[in-house]
Amino acid sequence: MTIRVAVAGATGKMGRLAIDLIEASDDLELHAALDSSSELDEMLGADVALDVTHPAASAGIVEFATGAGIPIVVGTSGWSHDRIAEIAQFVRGHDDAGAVLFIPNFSIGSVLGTAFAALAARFFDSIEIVEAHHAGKVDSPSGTAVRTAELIGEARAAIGPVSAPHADQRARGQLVSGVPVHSLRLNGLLAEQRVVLGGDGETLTIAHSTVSSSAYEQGILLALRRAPSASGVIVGLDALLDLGLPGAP
Ligand SMILES: NC(=O)C1=CN([C@@H]2O[C@H](COP(=O)(O)OP(=O)(O)OC[C@H]3O[C@@H](n4cnc5c(N)ncnc54)[C@H](OP(=O)(O)O)[C@@H]3O)[C@@H](O)[C@H]2O)C=CC1
Ligand SMILES: O=C(O)C1=N[C@H](C(=O)O)C[C@H](O)C1
Repeated sequence: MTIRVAVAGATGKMGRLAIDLIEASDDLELHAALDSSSELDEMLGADVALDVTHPAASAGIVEFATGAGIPIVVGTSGWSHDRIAEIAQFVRGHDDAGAVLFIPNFSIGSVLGTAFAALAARFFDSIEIVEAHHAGKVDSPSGTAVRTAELIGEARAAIGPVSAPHADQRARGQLVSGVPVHSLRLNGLLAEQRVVLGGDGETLTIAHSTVSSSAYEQGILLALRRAPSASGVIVGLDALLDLGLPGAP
């Protein structure tokens, strides 16, 4: 069966990548291509929507799709745990609401890096995140860093927050779930994240670099194919993968 996909953000880098993937696949078909001047009802009739737009636009697109019963894959950044919880509450309260798959990062390596960091988080009391993105990125911290910090916070729920001395000083970064996050915006790179964990006489660094947007291809295809049969709210590509990590979040 062919899956009809509506792409919001079709004129952007991620939207164009997704459309190329859809057009090259046998089981996906482009139903609608929306940009900032489109009417959201162009999505109607799609089996799944993909939102890769702008943090300021994403909530409206997600609310429209869920209300119309269209499952939606959300790649746009800017979604915190609290904002996702509001959408989850709406979806729980409406039997005919479309599923929402929030995917902070479509790259397998990034998802593994985040999972490894959450796994290690119980064993190190000092943890900080340094993320670096291309200069055109409008939001900070990155969605990936927010997700990583939130999972580190969850992993440490029983033992307490990380130690973040002098966190009131601006140069110490922004605290997300108690974890200092430092954002760099630079020409010459796409996306990188480094989680540095400090312990007794040692540090552990979990680093991931995206050097080409082809890193997102497998994850985009996986999420688009899973979304039509999904229900409720799903967060993270890891939820669609069998990571097989002992004690993994
Ligand atoms: N989850 C992941 O793995 C990844 C997520 N991202 C995220 O995806 C998002 C898009 O990234 P990218 O493709 O690089 O961005 P671009 O700036 O290249 O493209 C943005 C797209 O969104 C559209 N848009 C902008 N504002 C609005 C609006 N108010 N309403 C509707 N559409 C709008 C633009 O349309 P127009 O041309 O008309 O302005 C354009 O099509 C970002 O949030 C980014 O952080 C990026 C990479 C990977
Ligand atoms: O804007 C980007 O480029 C990216 N945004 C996402 C994020 O905020 O984490 C995913 C990836 O890092 C690229």
